[in-house]
Formats: sequence, C-alpha cells, structure tokens
Amino acid sequence: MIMQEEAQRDGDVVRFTAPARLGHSVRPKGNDFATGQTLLEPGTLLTPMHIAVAAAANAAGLTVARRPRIGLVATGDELVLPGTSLGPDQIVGSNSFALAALLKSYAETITDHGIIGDDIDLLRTRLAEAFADEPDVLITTGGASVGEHDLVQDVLKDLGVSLDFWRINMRPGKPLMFGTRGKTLVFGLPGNPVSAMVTAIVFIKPALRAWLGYAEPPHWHLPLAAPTPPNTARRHFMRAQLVFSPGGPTLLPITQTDSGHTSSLSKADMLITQPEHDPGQKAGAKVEALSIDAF
Ligand SMILES: Nc1nc2c(c(=O)[nH]1)N[C@H]1C(S)=C(S)[C@@H](COP(=O)(O)OP(=O)(O)OC[C@H]3O[C@@H](n4cnc5c(N)ncnc54)[C@H](O)[C@@H]3O)O[C@H]1N2
Ligand code: MOO
Repeated sequence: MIMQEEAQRDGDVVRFTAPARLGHSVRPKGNDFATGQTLLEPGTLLTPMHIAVAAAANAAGLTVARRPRIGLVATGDELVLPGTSLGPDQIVGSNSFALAALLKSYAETITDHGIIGDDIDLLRTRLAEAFADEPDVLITTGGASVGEHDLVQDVLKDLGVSLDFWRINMRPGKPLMFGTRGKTLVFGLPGNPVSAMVTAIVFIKPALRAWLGYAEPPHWHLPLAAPTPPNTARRHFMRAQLVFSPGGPTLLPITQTDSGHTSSLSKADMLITQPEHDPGQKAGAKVEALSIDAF
C-alpha cells in the first residue's frame, strides 16, 4: 500500500515517492473483534461505547433487564408541596422528589402517589391504590417510627405486606422497614430526609442493582482529610466530601449529623461507613466509604 500523497500520476504512468510497505494502512479482518468473541458480558451497564460495539458487530437488538416500576408515597399531615405558602406547622415534602431523582436511572417508570395524611383509613385507601398500580417496588417515607402517628407499618400489614425486618442498627435510618407483597418489594423509609436518602442509597440501590443483574460497585478506602469523632453503637453513614489533595483523593467528614439537615447532604459526595463503637479516627487514617453517585 502506498498513500495517494506519495504517488504522482503522469498520464498513464504513476511515480512513487515512498516505497510500498506490506500491510501498511490495511486493517486485517477481525482486527476489532473476531467471530465468537464476547463483546458485552451479562450485567454490563450499557454505555454509548457499548452500544457502538454492539451495532458494529451487526447486532440488531440486545437483550436487557426489564427495569422495575417504582411507586413513591410520602406520608405525614404536616407535609405540603414545594411552592406552598407555609403555615407554622407545615413542612415541605422533599423526599419523593429526591428519591425519584436518585432512582430514575434504575426504573422503567417512577409514579409519585403524592402525600397521604396520618389517617389510618386514608392511608389504607391510598396505599391500596398504589398497590393496585402493581409496582415492582413501592417506597413509603415517614410514619416508620414508634409514635402514635406512625401508622404505615400497620396499614402495610393490613394490606397484605409480609414484613421482613423493621429497625436496623444504623444512623441515620434506624426505623427502616422492608417487606414484600406478592412480587412487590416494599421499603418503608424513615421520614427524616437524610435518613430517607441514606437508607435508599444503602438498601434500595443495591436491591435495584441486584434486580438488574448489575454487580455492586466496590467500596472506597481513602485517607481522612480531618479526624472523625467517636461513634455510638449504631453504624454511622457519615456525610463526607471527596477532596483532591496533591497526595491524591481524601475524605473530608461533614460534622453535621442531624437527619433532617438536607443542605449538608447536598454537599456530600460519599458516605463514610463508620463501624459501631468506632473510637474515632485521626486525619490520614484510611476509612471505608461508598460513593453516593455510583450507579
Ligand atoms: N420514640 C422514638 N422516637 C423516634 C425514634 C425512636 O427510635 N424512638 N427514632 C427516631 C428516628 S432515628 C427517626 S429517623 C425518626 C423517623 O420517624 P418517622 O419515619 O416516623 O418519620 P416522621 O416522624 O414521619 O418524620 C420525621 C421528620 O421528617 C419529616 N418528613 C417526613 N416526610 C418527609 C418528606 N416527604 N419530605 C421532607 N420531610 C419529611 C417530618 O416532617 C419530620 O420532621 O423517628 C425518630 N423518633
Ligand atoms: O435514623 Mo434517624 O434517621 O437517626 O434520625
């Protein structure tokens, strides 16, 4: 092969300014991939590059996992929609918006069933409607604890949910409940916005990954940019920022631990998993963390 630029035509005669090189500028057959080669493993999260290789390999279609249909329900007499002129005893409901955004890429559809007040009959009717929609996953927030307005668990049981667990040794997120109703996975998340998001990251995202056949991303082990305080008897999923220092990435713990504090969570990239009774760690110590944004 000799390139056009290295050839000069003079009538019927062609002169070359460079010698021919065998195989130069020729792509051998099977150079990119060969017959029988696996190009995409099961459980692959399809990126644009995966779509390119599949199309290049002449695949007219791909078999993919069906994404689950997810239903969301917020509960609480005090809740109102964003944009409302607030009364003194009202709180803006943020959980369903946050969860919809968090879980969107795992879901075929996300249906927001709105806000239900703390009334047992109302909860029964409206949750029955949410189940009638036959979601693969139903997520409630609020009313998960032990107060007299915390009615969600009783109503879920009335509606045929078989409870798997309720209350776990983590913070935030202690009152998390999980059960099933037929094929529907039912997650009852605590109402506190940080607790709701942290339990969704720690429990719902792995459940959805398993549903889709996608492997869990590995946890990170990174040095602390500042010390952590001692922990209680509950495993702490501590908000932290990923900070790039000259020595590499580090984790800067966010000192705010209030489970209603959304603005601190909005600044976090990672959750440090601080073990039960951890005495606290010095700056520089390596700690385990999970990425909030990981698929
Ligand atoms: N006696 C006990 N009380 C509490 C315990 C306990 O073990 N014993 N646990 C505490 C913990 S930890 C948490 S977390 C909360 C969670 O309780 P609930 O799930 O019943 O949550 P609510 O009382 O409904 O709400 C708590 C808080 O969050 C606000 N909220 C609720 N829904 C939303 C929403 N969709 N968007 C934004 N904010 C929301 C709600 O207005 C409250 O301020 O229980 C503790 N109590
Ligand atoms: O679990 Mo609660 O989430 O500690 O506030």
